[in-house]
Amino acid sequence: MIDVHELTKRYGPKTAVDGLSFTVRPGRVTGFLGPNGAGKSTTMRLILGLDSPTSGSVLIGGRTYRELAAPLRVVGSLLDAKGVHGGRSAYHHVAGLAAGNGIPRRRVDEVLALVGLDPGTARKRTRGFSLGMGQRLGIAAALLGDPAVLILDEPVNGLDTEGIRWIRELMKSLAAQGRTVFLSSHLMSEMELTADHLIVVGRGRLLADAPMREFIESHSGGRTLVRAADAARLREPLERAGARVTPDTGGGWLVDGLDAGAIGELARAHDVALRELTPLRSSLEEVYTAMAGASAEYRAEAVR
Ligand SMILES: Nc1ncnc2c1ncn2[C@@H]1O[C@H](COP(=O)(O)OP(=O)(O)OP(=O)(O)O)[C@@H](O)[C@H]1O
Repeated sequence: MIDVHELTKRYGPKTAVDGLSFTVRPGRVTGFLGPNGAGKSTTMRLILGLDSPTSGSVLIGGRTYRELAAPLRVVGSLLDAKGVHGGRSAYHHVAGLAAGNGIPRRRVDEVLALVGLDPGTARKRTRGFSLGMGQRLGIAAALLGDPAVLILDEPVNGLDTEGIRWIRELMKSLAAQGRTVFLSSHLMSEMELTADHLIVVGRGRLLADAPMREFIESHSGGRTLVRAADAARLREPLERAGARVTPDTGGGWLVDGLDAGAIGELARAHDVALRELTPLRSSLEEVYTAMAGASAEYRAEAVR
């Protein structure tokens, strides 16, 4: 569990994080969203004790990062996949971390196998690593201490489809094991598939803290697609019932302001045989973009 309480971080006149409070709970993947410069990386750095807050606090499992006797066994992180010394092999990089943290050698082979770095590749210098291999190595290091909490900043950055799917499944399985998984990503479609819960920030402030499904549904607007052989006959009754009706390219109607049940009743009352009655769910990307348009906090940062 991660507890962020009234967290503020200022860099001179710039407020990167502004009175932020939220809790990241175990057993699910929590996505961290916000436009460039919203304060996501700063928040993650503050959680990991890499920077000190101007005010407020962050606790990991009830303690500050600096109070953790063996941090790697409590929290694993991936902040910058390129932060690996290029002259060393992947194996030596992870083995060095293990030695410095009292973690047995056999765990090094275990995590390298877990992230799909075979022994041959793991013995090569990381300088020649592709971005995907670098991400896998970073994740191996994050998992080394078998931590209950994982914090990953843009883990799928630059990965191919197979790598992205691999990270998605890994994150889900780590959460299913009861771990706390907190990750940021700019890839909305991927975030929608991976995260169960969302924290959205804009200009260092909290804009939303909600389950993914609830976040999407509460901002979706409840639009329904209606198709019928004689759909034209439905328009007037729908509008009289207070719905907003716009033509759909397939010859039906897109109906706002009336749910599918009420539309079905109207169709029956007017003897219109429906061919399709589909509540349309927005994508995370659509909801997020609409929210960006509506939020001054968000917009001001997005055009910065
Ligand atoms: N060390 C620093 N010194 C001065 N300003 C900083 C520093 N670190 C971050 N900032 C500023 O704080 C704000 C938040 O930055 P941060 O990197 O946390 O945002 P972000 O949400 O992670 O953005 P991105 O999605 O682009 O990574 C930005 O305006 C940034 O310029």
